[in-house]
Amino acid sequence: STTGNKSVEITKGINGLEKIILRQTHGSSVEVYLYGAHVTSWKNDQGEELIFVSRKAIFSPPKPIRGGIPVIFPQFSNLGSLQSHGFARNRLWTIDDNPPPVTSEVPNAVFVDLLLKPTEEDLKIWPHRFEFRLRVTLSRGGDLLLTSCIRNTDADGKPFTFTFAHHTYFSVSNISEVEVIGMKNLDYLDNLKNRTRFTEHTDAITIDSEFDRIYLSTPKKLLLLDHEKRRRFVIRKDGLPDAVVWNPWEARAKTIVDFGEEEYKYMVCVEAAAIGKPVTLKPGEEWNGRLQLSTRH
Ligand SMILES: O=P(O)(O)OC[C@H]1O[C@H](O)[C@H](O)[C@@H](O)[C@@H]1O
Repeated sequence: STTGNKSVEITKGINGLEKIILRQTHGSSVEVYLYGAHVTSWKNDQGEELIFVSRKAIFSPPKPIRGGIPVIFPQFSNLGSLQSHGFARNRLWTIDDNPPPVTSEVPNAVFVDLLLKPTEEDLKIWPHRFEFRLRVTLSRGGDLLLTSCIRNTDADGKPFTFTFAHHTYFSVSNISEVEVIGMKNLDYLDNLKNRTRFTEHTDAITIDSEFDRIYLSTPKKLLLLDHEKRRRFVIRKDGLPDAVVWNPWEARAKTIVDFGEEEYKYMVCVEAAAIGKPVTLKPGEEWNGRLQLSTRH
């Protein structure tokens, strides 16, 4: 563990793509690429990586980065006419050098505000003017917060509707050691069964084959346990009622070009999302989503 000053550094990442590194006094850090506003690293005070990125990830637009925390907007998966998972994850975002002030909620935090606005090209595929502000915050204690503010800036008076997810790829010791807690008695749509609706009966979800479910109206707090690492991820969320749990397992992993054959063992996606009830914004309205990730041994 190291101590130093908290800092925000803008630097070049893989293939010269710009990234921002947030560092906290006790050693924790976060890295986020402007490409996709994509978090690719989150380390605790001990310097341990908590986020999975594939060793075959392609850092080359327009390919989305495999792993990390893709921002899924304005469309989750194929639930609409856009490309799968929308376009926010493969656009270049900008840094807001003059962000609105921090709320006192997270004292001594370090943060960066990233902005996405549609280009004329974007407006051809999704004809809605918006501003998306993503604030990436690293708290003094090493929590990672993603706060989203999406505003309808359309002067024509048209509302728009979107679905959304923070598609977090957590790094785990081994998928066989993992439990996801908090879904008991909730309904889910099984993506492997044409999104048929089922009810979850277990409190501790374990994964031993391909798994791809959208849990609906989940609690604001979920847990991801990694028994071997004796690690507990606490997932707190607001405005993001749903939770997608995904692991491609062996056979599907082989069909994903930017994903290693064995890597399904070392990751699980638990995604904080708004899918079941899409969000509609009238002109001038804004939507706020919040995800806070913490870890404890
Ligand atoms: O390969 P991608 O487009 O990044 O999608 C990766 C995965 O995202 C979500 O978890 C979906 O529920 C899965 O069905 C999908 O396979």
